[in-house]
Amino acid sequence: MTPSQPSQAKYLREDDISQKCRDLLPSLPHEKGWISPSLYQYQGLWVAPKLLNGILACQEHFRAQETDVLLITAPKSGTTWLKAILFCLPNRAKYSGSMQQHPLLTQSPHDLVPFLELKLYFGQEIPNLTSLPPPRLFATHLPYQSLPQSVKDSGCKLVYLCRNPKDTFVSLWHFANKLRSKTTSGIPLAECLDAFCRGVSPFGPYWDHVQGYYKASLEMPERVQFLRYEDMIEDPQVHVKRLADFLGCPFGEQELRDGTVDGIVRMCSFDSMSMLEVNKSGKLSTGQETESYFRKGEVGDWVNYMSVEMGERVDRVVQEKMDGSGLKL
Ligand SMILES: Nc1ncnc2c1ncn2[C@@H]1O[C@H](COP(=O)(O)OS(=O)(=O)O)[C@@H](OP(=O)(O)O)[C@H]1O
Repeated sequence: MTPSQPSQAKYLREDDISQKCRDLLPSLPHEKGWISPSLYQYQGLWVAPKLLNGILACQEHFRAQETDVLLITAPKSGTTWLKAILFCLPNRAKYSGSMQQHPLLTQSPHDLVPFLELKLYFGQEIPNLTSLPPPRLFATHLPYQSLPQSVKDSGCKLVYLCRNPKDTFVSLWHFANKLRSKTTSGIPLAECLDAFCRGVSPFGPYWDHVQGYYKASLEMPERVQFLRYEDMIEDPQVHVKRLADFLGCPFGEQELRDGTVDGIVRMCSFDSMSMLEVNKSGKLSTGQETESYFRKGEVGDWVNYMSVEMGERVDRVVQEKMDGSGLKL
């Protein structure tokens, strides 16, 4: 493994990993990473060593409850946005009369809805999880096949958000460069694209990630809701209402009349969130700067960074890999 740089985000550093993880790493295929120096392939997914630590802890220790809600995404598919919306839905009665006290105004969605694999990595937080009031909201980038067994057995709800692969790729490439610029030189887009098209991207292959949850949503529609970023951008109100129905906290007549849905959509929109001080200059408990989660929030921005041929290549690879799934991205 490459030695870590001191200013690297805590969750990507390659020192200070558990003995279990250390023992496992030499047996795993590995490749050059995008953000972290290396990516290792575990249970089919590509992941940085420190996150593997978290994944092992999460698979071993996390005990899902039936009332839990898990938000699942491949990185850069709109996680931050959906975390904000999911936080608002079950908690809306608490803040209806005091919007200026709403936690989203002063806290990052990433601190309000933590990533399971990060939360569990910081081992001391494990006991706290059991005392959280229901519904407990967590996020994860884990693909379906790597979810802790208790998630599959518990009957808890899963909300999956996918995004056009070209926009996801460009967003990830920007994020990688932003993080790398602090420690090392940038990584060329063409190099990342090659890796992405071979399936070597954080929590990738991208197509396996999406397909796993798409299949689960067809088999268990009452447990798994499958959403697309582009559909949500087009009609956020409809999707916020559907999400509330799915979570078992539908909007009442009065709320539908008094603009509660519009209020949530507005509060969680890119424009509103990216203006907040906490999202402009804050830092997460992981050491990550919050502004790195807000770039443009647009559909189709890939055309500004990739040639038509590059775009066609991504489309071809993704469609080939997903052939027969019934899903078109
Ligand atoms: N509120 C809101 N609405 C719409 N889009 C938003 C919002 N917040 C963040 N974003 C855009 O989502 C991209 C970041 O993806 P993630 O939040 O999934 O990142 S992460 O996986 O949690 O690291 C990143 O996309 P790009 O702008 O294309 O890079 C963000 O700008």
